[in-house]
Amino acid sequence: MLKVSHLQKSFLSGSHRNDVLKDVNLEIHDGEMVAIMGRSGSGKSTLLNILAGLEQADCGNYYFGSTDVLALNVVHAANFRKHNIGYIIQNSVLIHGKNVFNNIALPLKYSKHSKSQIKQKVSFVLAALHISNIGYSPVEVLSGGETQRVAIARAIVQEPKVIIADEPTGSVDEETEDDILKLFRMLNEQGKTIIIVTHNQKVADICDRTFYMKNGSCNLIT
Ligand SMILES: Nc1ncnc2c1ncn2[C@@H]1O[C@H](COP(=O)(O)OP(=O)(O)OP(=O)(O)O)[C@@H](O)[C@H]1O
Repeated sequence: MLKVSHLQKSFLSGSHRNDVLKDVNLEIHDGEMVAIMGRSGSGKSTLLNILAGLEQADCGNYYFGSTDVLALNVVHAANFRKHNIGYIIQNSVLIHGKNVFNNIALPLKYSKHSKSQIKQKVSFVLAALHISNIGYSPVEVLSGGETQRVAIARAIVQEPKVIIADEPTGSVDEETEDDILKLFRMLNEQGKTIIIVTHNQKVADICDRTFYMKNGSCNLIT
């Protein structure tokens, strides 16, 4: 379970302090699929970055199971991410000069998987996302929807416990959106916990619960 309590985060720009998260309280259970909605600038990506262990909060608590994530140093936070979190960031950037297969294989290479394991795992996610046909294409030539699917494949290839996605269907056509949602549902049915930031009600509708961020807090709406 992920449990966040009294989380606060502010950003300074010059002499102005922007209190983005003022008192965020959130519990997400293992195997749940939840949506986080809210107006632009309400702090959704900031919250996701903290949940992914990429950004520090100013104060509050964040427990991932029994792990006190905010107490982790940089190295332990990187390990925490590697073992637990698949993060699909907004407008994901792929690594140019490498083909689709090698982009998806990257996290597996970092965690020292064998060549045969890499081939088997990458082939599986390519097939699940219906992109086996572009496995050996250079990423520079991909469409927006294909790029998004490759970014999702890269985030899930290590089979993380929790998948965090920031606007995963933001820039894709309706058919690709349906494929991506089906994939999230399938991963969720396999037991993955999924947290999706979205402006799209259709995405929220397939989630178990929806939270709404406003005025620095995050409240359950359905
Ligand atoms: N590193 C940073 N430095 C300064 N300000 C930041 C930083 N990151 C985010 N902010 C500010 O925090 C506020 C919340 O940003 P955030 O990206 O979390 O919002 P959001 O709800 O995800 O927005 P959107 O829906 O447009 O993606 C914004 O005013 C943004 O400018």
